[in-house]
This record gives sequence, C-alpha cells and structure tokens, in this order.
Amino acid sequence: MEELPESHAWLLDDSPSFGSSVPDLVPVINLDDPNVMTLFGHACKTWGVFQITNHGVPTKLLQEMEDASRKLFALPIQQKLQAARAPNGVSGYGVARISSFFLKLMWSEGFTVVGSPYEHARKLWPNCYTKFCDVIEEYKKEMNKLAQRLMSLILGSLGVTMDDVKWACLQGSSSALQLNSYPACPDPDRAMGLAAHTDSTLLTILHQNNTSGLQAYKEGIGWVTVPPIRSALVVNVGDLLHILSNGLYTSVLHRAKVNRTQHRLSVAYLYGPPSNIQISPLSKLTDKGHPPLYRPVTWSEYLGAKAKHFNKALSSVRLCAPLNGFADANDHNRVQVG
Ligand SMILES: C=C1C[C@]23C[C@H]1CC[C@H]2[C@@]12CCC[C@@](C)(C(=O)O1)[C@H]2[C@@H]3C(=O)O
Ligand SMILES: O=C(O)CCC(=O)C(=O)O
Ligand SMILES: [Fe+2]
Repeated sequence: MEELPESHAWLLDDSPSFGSSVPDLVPVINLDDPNVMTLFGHACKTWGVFQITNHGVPTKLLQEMEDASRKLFALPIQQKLQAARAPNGVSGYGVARISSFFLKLMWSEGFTVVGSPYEHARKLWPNCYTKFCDVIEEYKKEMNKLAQRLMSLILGSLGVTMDDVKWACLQGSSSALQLNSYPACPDPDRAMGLAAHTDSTLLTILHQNNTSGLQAYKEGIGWVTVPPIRSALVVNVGDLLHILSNGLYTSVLHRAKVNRTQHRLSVAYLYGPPSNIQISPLSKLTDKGHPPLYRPVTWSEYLGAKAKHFNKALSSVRLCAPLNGFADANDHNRVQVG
C-alpha cells in the first residue's frame, strides 16, 4: 500500500514536548539493584511505567515468543479469520478491542489468549499447533512468576506485605496474553497503531521487538517514547493497581505508533487478581484525611466497566468526583459515549 487510506488517517495534535528542555526518560530499573523497592515506588508514582533489566526471563523464550507471534501474523488472512475472536468473546484474532470507541481504524492486528490457546491454535495450524501452544504456556508461566515478584516489590514500596493482601499470593490470578502486530505504514505520522488507553490490570509486562512505537503520556510533558532495550521488559501500572494504591500509583496512559519501514511486534502479559476477588484501596493507605477514592470492584466487573466506558472506567468506580475530568489527547477521534 502506497498511501494511507482516509479510514486510517487520525487527527493528531502531537505538539512537541513543552515544559522542560531536559528530555525526561522512562526509568530503567535493574532488578538486582539493592534499592529496587524504592526505585519501583518512585517510578510508579511519577511515571506509572518503567523498564526492568535482569528480570530473569530467558532471552531464548522472549525470542521464541516473538518468532511464534511473527509466524501467526504472517499467515494468510483467511487462515487468521478461522481463529477470529467471537463478537462477545475475549480470545482470538482481531482488531483492537477498543476500536469501537474510535472513528478511525488502527494500523494493527491482535491475537488475545485467555486460558488455553489450543482451540484457536488448532484452527490456525490444523497439523502443527503444539509448538505455538508450548511457547505460549511457557511464556505465561515465566511471566506469572515475574509478575508475582514485581507485585511483591510494589506492595512493599507501599508499605504492605503479601500477607496483608490475602489474594496476592494466591495462585488463581487471572491473566491474558495480547500479541500485537503493527505492519510498516506508508504515512506513520497520521496513523495510529493502538490508540491511547490504560490497561485494566494490576500491572502489564510488555516485550517489544527492536522497533520503537510505544509511547507513554506524562503530565506536563506529553508523549514520551519508551525505547526498545534488548534485554529489558516494560512494566506499566494498570487501573486495578491505581485503585489498590488509592491513586498513589497512576495507571499510565499509553499508545503505540507505527513505523514507515519496520514491522513492529509486541507481546503484553496482562496480570490481574483472581477474578472474583474485590479490589479496593488498601486500608493501610486510607484514614480520615485520606478517604478511599474508589469503591471495591472485581476484575471481571472492571473489565465490564472498561468495555462500556473505556477511558472513563476508572472515574466510573470513583467515590468522590475527581477535580478535573479525564480528557485525553485523542478525544477528537472518539465516538461520543455516555
Ligand atoms: C484481560 C483483558 C485486558 C484487556 C481486555 C482483556 C483481554 C485483552 C486486554 C486488552 C489488550 C490491549 C489493550 C486493552 C485495553 C484491550 O483492548 O484489550 C486491554 C484490555 C484492558 O486492559 O482493559
Ligand atoms: O504495542 C505496544 O507497545 C503496546 C501494547 C499495549 O498497550 C497493550 O497490548 O495493551
Ligand atoms: Fe496497553
């Protein structure tokens, strides 16, 4: 394709950064750093996103996951549609779930895995789906281990332990895997790979191939690119951690831009609590002067709120009205919702 179709042309106002003249960089934290807990706390408060190194996930597994994902998206469209996500389903191949909230189309395709990948993988590769499934299962296992470790550090930085949070050490945590593919695009400045959103998770662990595109929004600065670092994984605070920390740690607004010549791939591990557990602001963080700002919600309930209110889901579970409403840099591309 030589030209961007109008259906995919976004109205973007990406005025260059304002505020500071010193470039502000997303923190990179070495998990072996003796101060790791403090560094996590600071990063969660000021950015809501950071990169981690020395995370212990084998490079080989990250590469295998990337290869498996590349292979999936390289299949003929007819084949991919065999594994299409059902209209009300969550797993499978399709456009970004948040597409319905926007007037323009996104320059991407995705594949979501919740639970076992077998059913969909069999439709993609009727004769040889085992390798793909093995990689997915192994990746989910490693990511779950890492997520638990990150969660315990993050809770520690809030002054609570895994024991204070009964569900935190339960094995039943729910998670989803989201594979994203962003083909090279003839007019990347006017296109959008994945529109600005926050994740509904406690936290998300993202692996990106060596093509940049992920951007995080920082108050007073604007969109900041989170550059791919080979040995690093990106961690971002999701809405449920925002609620749990009573707003102390902010779920970061992020988006993915696309590239003129390079095909970009990313794999997000979306980590949440066991689905029927109610998440509410930690009692250790609230008192008379700091009342809880959010009502208790389960993850499944919150996903429902997200499907309905999208970027206003967090305010929909807020107890006291926020001082200023949530407007984001993409609002002019939005379908108006209640
Ligand atoms: C467990 C989850 C979390 C989901 C929904 C469901 C499966 C796929 C996740 C994502 C992945 C892409 C961004 C997002 C906003 C989307 O559209 O689908 C995410 C959403 C959420 O974080 O709300
Ligand atoms: O592709 C990226 O870098 C971002 C993906 C993302 O935000 C998501 O899958 O939730
Ligand atoms: Fe995301």
